[in-house]
Amino acid sequence: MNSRLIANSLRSLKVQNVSVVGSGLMGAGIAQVAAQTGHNVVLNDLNEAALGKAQAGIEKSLGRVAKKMGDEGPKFVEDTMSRMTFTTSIEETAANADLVVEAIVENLGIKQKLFSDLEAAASAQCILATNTSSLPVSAIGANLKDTSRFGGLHFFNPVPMMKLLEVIKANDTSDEVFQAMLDWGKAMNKTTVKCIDTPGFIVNRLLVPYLMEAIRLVERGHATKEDVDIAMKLGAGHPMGPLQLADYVGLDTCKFILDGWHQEYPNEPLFNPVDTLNKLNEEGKIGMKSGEGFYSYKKK
Ligand SMILES: CCCCCCC[C@H](O)CC(=O)SCCNC(=O)CCNC(=O)[C@H](O)C(C)(C)COP(=O)([O-])OP(=O)([O-])OC[C@H]1O[C@@H](n2cnc3c(N)ncnc32)[C@H](O)[C@@H]1OP(=O)([O-])[O-]
Ligand SMILES: NC(=O)c1ccc[n+]([C@@H]2O[C@H](COP(=O)([O-])OP(=O)(O)OC[C@H]3O[C@@H](n4cnc5c(N)ncnc54)[C@H](O)[C@@H]3O)[C@@H](O)[C@H]2O)c1
Repeated sequence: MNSRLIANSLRSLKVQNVSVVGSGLMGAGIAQVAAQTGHNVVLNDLNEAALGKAQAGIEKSLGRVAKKMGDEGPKFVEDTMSRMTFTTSIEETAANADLVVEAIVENLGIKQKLFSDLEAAASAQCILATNTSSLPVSAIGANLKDTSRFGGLHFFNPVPMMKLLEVIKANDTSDEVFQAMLDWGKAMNKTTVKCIDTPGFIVNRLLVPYLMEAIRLVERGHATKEDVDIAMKLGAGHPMGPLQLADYVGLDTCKFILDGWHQEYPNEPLFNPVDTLNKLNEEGKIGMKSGEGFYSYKKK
């Protein structure tokens, strides 16, 4: 390739039109931040009800951001919302996208099928990325015809507040695509870190054992859950203690990740099942979203 062609192909990887598939907790947050930072955004979900809920959540979150902006707040909300489109059509989602970020249910088969559909509907230059928490990125993209345009973009909850973005190089991610994902992270006002495709990348590989050890410590009766949370907030400077954070993430999500890794790595004791986690899940106490987990969140 001559130098002009190389320059053109690199330029074509600049991301302006962003589509997000899955309008739940993470997808809505990613779409919101993309629109806040000047991108044209299409947010996709399976049904209108999910999209309606996402739109209301985004407006509420933007309101919280706008509150700190004084007189400029209302225009900021209006401008941000004007850059967003909501749809259930995969064709519309992929049509003009420079980048599609997938944030659907954490299920390998469903994610693989979605990426095959996206590849068929998107342009050849479009970058495809997954926000998976715990699955191997390369496996999610394994059925793509062009695996070089695929990688991982792992955001943190709540997306509008958390400054980090992990950018994951899958087995075949090209250097150009990886660089474009890093550049886009900056354009999203996130601090990026690079990681290869290993279980949990950086944060979750450390966070999952930490949260599980905190639960085991309480199970052994070495300290109360309240004291463990206070200790890690005041002694380690964390914004939330580990039991609070497990409730915030969702105890169903914690269990899903732990069970998957235990199955994959049965000899790793850090990934062994945790009795209290299983019991709370059986009782339907899965954290903040259900009103109860380690703590109660029911309005009194
Ligand atoms: C087995 C283990 C499994 C691990 C699972 C891993 C999952 C995943 O892969 C990785 C993760 O995400 S790991 C999880 C990673 N996540 C963590 O580790 C999170 C750790 N926690 C934190 O960083 C803080 O506690 C928070 C930022 C959540 C809340 O901040 P706070 O100060 O404690 O309390 P506050 O009073 O509520 O909020 C104060 C102000 O912040 C603003 N604001 C807040 N939310 C907003 C939103 N959605 N929109 C807009 N704005 C928002 C707002 O201005 C608000 O003021 P307002 O007057 O009320 O509008
Ligand atoms: N929750 C977290 O803290 C967190 C943090 C980082 C990464 N993640 C990852 O992000 C992804 C999404 O997590 P979440 O917590 O936002 O989930 P969620 O359950 O809140 O939202 C998932 C959304 O995807 C939609 N969906 C499912 N299948 C779809 C399909 N085929 N096409 C379009 N939409 C579809 C659902 O209707 C739902 O609205 C998961 O892979 C998860 O591991 C989650």
